[in-house]
Formats: sequence, structure tokens, C-alpha cells
Amino acid sequence: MESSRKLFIGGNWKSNLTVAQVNAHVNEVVNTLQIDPAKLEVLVAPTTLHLAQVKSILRPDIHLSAQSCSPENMGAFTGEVAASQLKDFGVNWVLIGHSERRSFFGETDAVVAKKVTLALAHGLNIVLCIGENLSEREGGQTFDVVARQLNAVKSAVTDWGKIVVAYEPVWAIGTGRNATPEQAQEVHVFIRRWFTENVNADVAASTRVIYGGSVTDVNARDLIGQPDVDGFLIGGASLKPAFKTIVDVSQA
Ligand SMILES: O=C(CO)COP(=O)(O)O
Repeated sequence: MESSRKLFIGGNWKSNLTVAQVNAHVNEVVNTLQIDPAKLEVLVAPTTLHLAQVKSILRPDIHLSAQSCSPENMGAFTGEVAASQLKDFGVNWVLIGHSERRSFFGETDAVVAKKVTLALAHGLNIVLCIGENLSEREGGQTFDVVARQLNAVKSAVTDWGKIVVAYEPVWAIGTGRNATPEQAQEVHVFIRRWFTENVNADVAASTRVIYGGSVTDVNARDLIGQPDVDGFLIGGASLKPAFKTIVDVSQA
């Protein structure tokens, strides 16, 4: 990555871990990370159920994030947690647009945009997830999909400074088949160009674009070596001691 942007590494724990496992993982892995605050920000996103528990034991220099928020304000929306409730509770970050939300729970671009609007209105920072699926990649539509997903939130974003973009090709998530460093770099460059053309050059230069999809302690070093890969959003490996190795090699 380029030195002007601070590295960003997030652990998305998805729907994993018991209470005991959360405690052990935070105490043994997350809270023992070596983080140079001038170089790197780290975030963890436990289930909504575990936010309070993690908040009570997490090192204060590590960001706590929800994995989603409601596309509506507080009210009669059973099962949802509103952005304002996250903020009120002391959670300052939220993942929005993860491909598992889009594909398994029917989140459309319009729903993603509503969530972005509310999250920003209530002062949350966002990791905005975008990326193409396998048939879209094989059909040569990667750039079209990524641009469509960015266009969908463009008018909802009042402050790009509160957003980290996570490029997560769906075909790489949980498959053990990561994008090659060159494939990641190519799309990250495209995303940066989208910012230049649709927002401005400052935002294009300063927005962190992180990569997600089968990141491991083995492939992290080559991926982070790409000039436009500013960090990672990590699923499986964020639940293991490998998370520590990834943090270490990324700062090296
Ligand atoms: O979806 C991801 C992070 O949000 C990536 O998951 P994996 O690292 O398990 O492929």
C-alpha cells in the first residue's frame, strides 16, 4: 500500500463463536496484537449478540463494529438494530453491503443505500462491501458491478472520510481461492478511478480500499504489497491466531 493512507484491517466474525470462544479470542489474539497506531487501524465485528461482551473487554484502540444495521430508524422492525442504537450503545462502526447480506438476505443496492444514509446520519463509520460474483467475473462484468454498487450509494454519502471500501469478490469469500494480488490491484485501481471521476481527486487519494476474500497469513504479504491494497477484511482467518500474523506482515 501507499504510505499516505493508513492501513486498515478488519475481522468479520460473521455468525461464529460462543461466549467462551469470544472471550478467549479477544483475550488471546485480538488484545495481544502489536499495532503501530501511526500505520494501522484494526476493527473487529462480532455478532450483534456479542457486541456488549466484546466492548467490555476489547482494547480501546481497536474499533468495534456491527456486521449490519437496519435500513430503517428505530421502530416496529422486528429483529433489526438501528444505526442510532448502535451509536447510542457506543459502537461507532458498521459493515454495510456484505455479499452474504446481499445474496442470502436479499439486500438490494437500494437497501444498502438506505443503511448508508442512516449510518452516516447517526455518526457511524462504515466498511462498505462491494464485489462481483463468479458468473459476473467470468462474464467480464466485474467493473460494471463494482461501479453499479458504488453509484448506488453515491448520493447517500455525505462524508467519504467516514467510509472504508472493502472489495470482496464473492467467488473468493470462504472458498480458499483468493484474488491474486494483480486481480485485487486491478479492481482497486478501478475503484480509485471511480472516485476521481465521481467524487474528487482528494477522496480518490485518501479513501482506504481494502481487500477481502480468503485472506490468510500465507497470502497477506503479497496482497498488501500492491500499491492500492490498503488492508483487509478477513473472515475465517480473523477467528484464528493467523489474524496476528496478518497484522504483523501487513505492517512490516
Ligand atoms: O467475507 C469476508 C470478510 O467479510 C471474507 O471471508 P473469508 O476471509 O472467510 O474468505
